Amino acid sequence: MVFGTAAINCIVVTVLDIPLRKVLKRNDDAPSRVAATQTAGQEPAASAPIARSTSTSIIFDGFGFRYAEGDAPVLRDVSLIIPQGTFVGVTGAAGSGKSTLTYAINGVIPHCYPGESAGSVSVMGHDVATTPLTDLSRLVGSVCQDIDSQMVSSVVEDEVLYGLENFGVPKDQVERRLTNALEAMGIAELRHRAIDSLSGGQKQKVAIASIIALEPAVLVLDEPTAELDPASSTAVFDLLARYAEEHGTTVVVVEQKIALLSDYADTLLIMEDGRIRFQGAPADVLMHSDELLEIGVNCPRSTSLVNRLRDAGLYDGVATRNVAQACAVCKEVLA
Ligand SMILES: Nc1ncnc2c1ncn2[C@@H]1O[C@H](COP(=O)(O)OP(=O)(O)OP(=O)(O)O)[C@@H](O)[C@H]1O
Repeated sequence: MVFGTAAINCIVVTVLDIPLRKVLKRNDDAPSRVAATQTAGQEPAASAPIARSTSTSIIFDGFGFRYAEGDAPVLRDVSLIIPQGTFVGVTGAAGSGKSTLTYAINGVIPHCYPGESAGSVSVMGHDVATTPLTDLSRLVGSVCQDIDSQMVSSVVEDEVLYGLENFGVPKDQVERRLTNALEAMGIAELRHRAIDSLSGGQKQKVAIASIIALEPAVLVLDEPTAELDPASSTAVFDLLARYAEEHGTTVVVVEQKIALLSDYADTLLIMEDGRIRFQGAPADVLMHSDELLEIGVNCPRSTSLVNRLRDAGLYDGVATRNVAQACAVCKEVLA
């Protein structure tokens, strides 16, 4: 992103008096659950529920957006339907519009960043443009890339409690939600730790726990593993995916590492210059490794190798995601 998440965070903190946590399984080759379409007041009481439709989570209908300060649209004619409970991975070159896409879901656009829109985005049946940010925040939980900018407390327990209290969660639910969220992220033992004393991976888990304690229907995360090593990245995705699957939560995660995304996502969205260039199950999208490379998305070399074998007529199966799968294909080809 070219603008700081801290700035957005401040805006939303001011509006909601809560930190913006930009919304937020190991893949078993599940079929895609995202369907593409080609055409693509007054605040409620603190604990007032907002209606949630149960089947369709997010709909982009010919959505486009130009920032007020920008010369050209940064999202163009985006149309897609995301059923509830889908794990969506978003990737693409720098500046392709990934973060802006997430802002269109969590309401930062148009509520915090003015600009010119086309089409519409709805979440759980609510038009993002006309639904107050306070209501949207009950549907969509967000986790920023810059974790430190969104932490508001000095102790883990207080960080989670802060959101629960601001959402007016009934007192008799608070302990259950706090405990469950910490356990879901595997950090129950960190409950009384100072946040300053945590590693990057642990802080990331605290940030996600703070959001899932609010039980949003949709989680949006922007590059949650950007500063983590491979093992911590996998750990965060494992916990996130398990939680989402158990609770039927929709996850939209922006991530540079397509291999990591492919291991967890039901559907990949590949952004290019504000448009969705490819969307589908990881195995289908990874078939296009050469075109992905041209638009700045690096597939694993083993994926490209297997695609070359297919191009050469030596293999006719699906794209592989990792070295182990590619080895199996090579053994088959050489047998
Ligand atoms: N507040 C803003 N005002 C004007 N233009 C903006 C603003 N925020 C982003 N942009 C522009 O919108 C385009 C898309 O930015 P965005 O952050 O959505 O891309 P991205 O794919 O997430 O990039 P990155 O991977 O670098 O984070 C970029 O050209 C960027 O310069």
